[in-house]
Amino acid sequence: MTTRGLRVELGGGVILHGVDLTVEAGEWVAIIGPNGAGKSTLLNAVTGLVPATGVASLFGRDVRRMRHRERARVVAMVVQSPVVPPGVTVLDYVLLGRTPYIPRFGRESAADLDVVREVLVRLELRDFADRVLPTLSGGELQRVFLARALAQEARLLLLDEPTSALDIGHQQEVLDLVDTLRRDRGLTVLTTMHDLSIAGAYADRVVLLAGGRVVASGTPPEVITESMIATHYQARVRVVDTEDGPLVVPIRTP
Ligand SMILES: Nc1ncnc2c1ncn2[C@@H]1O[C@H](COP(=O)(O)OP(=O)(O)OP(=O)(O)O)[C@@H](O)[C@H]1O
Repeated sequence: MTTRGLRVELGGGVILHGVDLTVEAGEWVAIIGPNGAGKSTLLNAVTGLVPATGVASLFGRDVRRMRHRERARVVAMVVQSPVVPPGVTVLDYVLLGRTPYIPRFGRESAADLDVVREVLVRLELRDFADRVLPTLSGGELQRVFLARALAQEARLLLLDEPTSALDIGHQQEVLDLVDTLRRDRGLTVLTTMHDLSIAGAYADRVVLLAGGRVVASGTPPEVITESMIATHYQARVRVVDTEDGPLVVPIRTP
């Protein structure tokens, strides 16, 4: 996945000022940055959901030249606050992830149902299959949104704050699952993340976005530093190097 000079204007303002970003096949890149930096906009521009100028290509193809169905087989995205349709069961919602494979006017195949069942098991959602979405807790819903994206079996997974509603156990479970899929199936992963320690623990590379510009890019220890965080988040933190990556600890103001 590559962007070159990606520029987005919304509501009369420039939100992304020409972003250059490459995510290699099989790589996990975390986009970090303060609120309003343009992280979600960048994911939306990569999938063609917001109008952008410059280059956005997925595995060598210009995203704006791809048909919707074709794009949905290549890239799956979980937005920050997906619409929760009333009256739809978990099973039917996750089955929507198979839409790009189901012929027009056709029905899902047994193979589609197998994929959905496997994803439900992997995300511990099997017991929820017949529940309607509005009855689920925030964390259960977040796993259902991810399940739908995984059911899409796309090569590129874009996740906007994928674990914001999850307890620490489910955070680990979901991120470990994404990491396993990356290792086993060569999935390419681009996530936005506010938890810098988690970003550093899972991502191969971290890209710091501020004011719609890439201000740093590198390995987690290169980017997640006390001075970088002070400058761009106006936060006082201590960064402790561990073998799992930098651990970011906020310092309470005296
Ligand atoms: N449709 C829009 N019209 C006007 N401004 C917009 C629009 N969409 C986003 N913005 C602005 O663009 C900026 C970047 O928003 P974006 O959601 O990409 O930031 P973010 O880095 O994901 O933030 P957060 O960490 O708070 O989720 C924000 O200032 C936001 O208000």
